[in-house]
Amino acid sequence: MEQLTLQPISRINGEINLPGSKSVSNRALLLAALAEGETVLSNLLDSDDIRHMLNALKKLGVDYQLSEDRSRCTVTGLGRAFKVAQAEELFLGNAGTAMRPLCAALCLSQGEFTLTGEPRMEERPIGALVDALRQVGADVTYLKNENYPPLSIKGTGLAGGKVDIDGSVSSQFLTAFLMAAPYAQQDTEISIVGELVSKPYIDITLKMMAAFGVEVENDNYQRFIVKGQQIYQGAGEFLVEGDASSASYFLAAGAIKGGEVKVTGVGKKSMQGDVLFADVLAAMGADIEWGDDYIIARSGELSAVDMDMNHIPDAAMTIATTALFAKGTTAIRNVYNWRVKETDRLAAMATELKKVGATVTEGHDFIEVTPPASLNHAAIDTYDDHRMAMCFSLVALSDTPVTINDPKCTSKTFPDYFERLQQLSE
Ligand SMILES: O=C(O)C1=C[C@@H](OP(=O)(O)O)[C@@H](O)[C@H](O)C1
Ligand SMILES: C=C(OP(=O)(O)O)C(=O)O
Repeated sequence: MEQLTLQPISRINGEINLPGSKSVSNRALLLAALAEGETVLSNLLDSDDIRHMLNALKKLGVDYQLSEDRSRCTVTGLGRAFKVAQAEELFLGNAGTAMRPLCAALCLSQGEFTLTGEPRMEERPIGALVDALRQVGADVTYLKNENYPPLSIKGTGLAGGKVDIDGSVSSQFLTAFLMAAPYAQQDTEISIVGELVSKPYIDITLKMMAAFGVEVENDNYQRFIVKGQQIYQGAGEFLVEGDASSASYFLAAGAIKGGEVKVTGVGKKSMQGDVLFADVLAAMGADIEWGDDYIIARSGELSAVDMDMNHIPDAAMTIATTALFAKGTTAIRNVYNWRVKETDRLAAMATELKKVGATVTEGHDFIEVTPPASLNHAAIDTYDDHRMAMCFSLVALSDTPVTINDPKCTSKTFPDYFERLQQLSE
């Protein structure tokens, strides 16, 4: 197995233009494919999750041109759902933002499809989405375990009407349904069962649908109404904003060992909820400055916080390792769904934080972290989870090195993360 040892970084300083947002890139590609007319995406992310979406769209007959560096993509929209003559198998890796939205979009389509993924994808639930799709006529079969991929889908079109969706495990089920709903035969009224998690990702979905010409009525995140028989309109030139979750590692580094770190591509005007990570850093004592299209973090005396972080599930992981530099016990609460992401992130975080010497309490839906007097050098297992690798790079901001096992797992969302971190290290 490959390992990367980061030597202690005494100071971090500089500016980084963020790669495109994963969440925005994959939504934009799918909506552009379904839309009538052309969409020219710039600052598209180039990472595993996006390649899985692009490969799937190609197999589904979508015509697009990518620039040599793959950051610009011109998509000629179909102006309808997909239609394939022969059965297609789509391999979607471990990309939730491809698996869930494509599952719904293929139910709308004509043809037969198999959706597969990496072994971990077969442990990530999709039952709540399939249950909702079946209420409006979808024909979906589980090929291995009930409620989990791989799936077989016979495209039937979707009727629309009243639908209940359980929102308590992943917001991606609602996102997937919302993006398909304009192509249903009738209007759709979606009611949320349970407490909807990761709400800011629904805001991304609604803003992206609006950019492609479809408005959704949102009744306090409890009920959503989407008119049927609509067609998305190509968005013309569309700039994908920087990835706010990826920004979290650099902002945390600035807060711990700045100098200052300026991230560009996200700011006050961002559509991504994960920018609110900067508010958590500010609450911990960092000096944060917001611009329309940038955020700056400067170091401060950091102290622990105790917060509900359900609204920033991905960036919240970065707080778990930032806590190693904060006085007191940091508590990250209401993050049960860490357990159904790239790995069981509550268990993985607890295990690896203990290796560097932290005192950790792992609860059903929370984690508490108390830093040791000085950190240990440890080899950190990353569990094929890009965020585990990126979060633990922060340990090098102490006077102890850190070894990251399988560092290339960052390719899911940020292939050159470690090079970019190195560029800011002094
Ligand atoms: O819709 C999205 O783009 C995402 C939603 C979140 O998932 P959950 O809704 O499952 O928490 C987030 O963790 C994921 O990385 C991306
Ligand atoms: C949970 C994540 O990914 P996915 O889009 O596969 O759900 C993530 O990127 O942290």
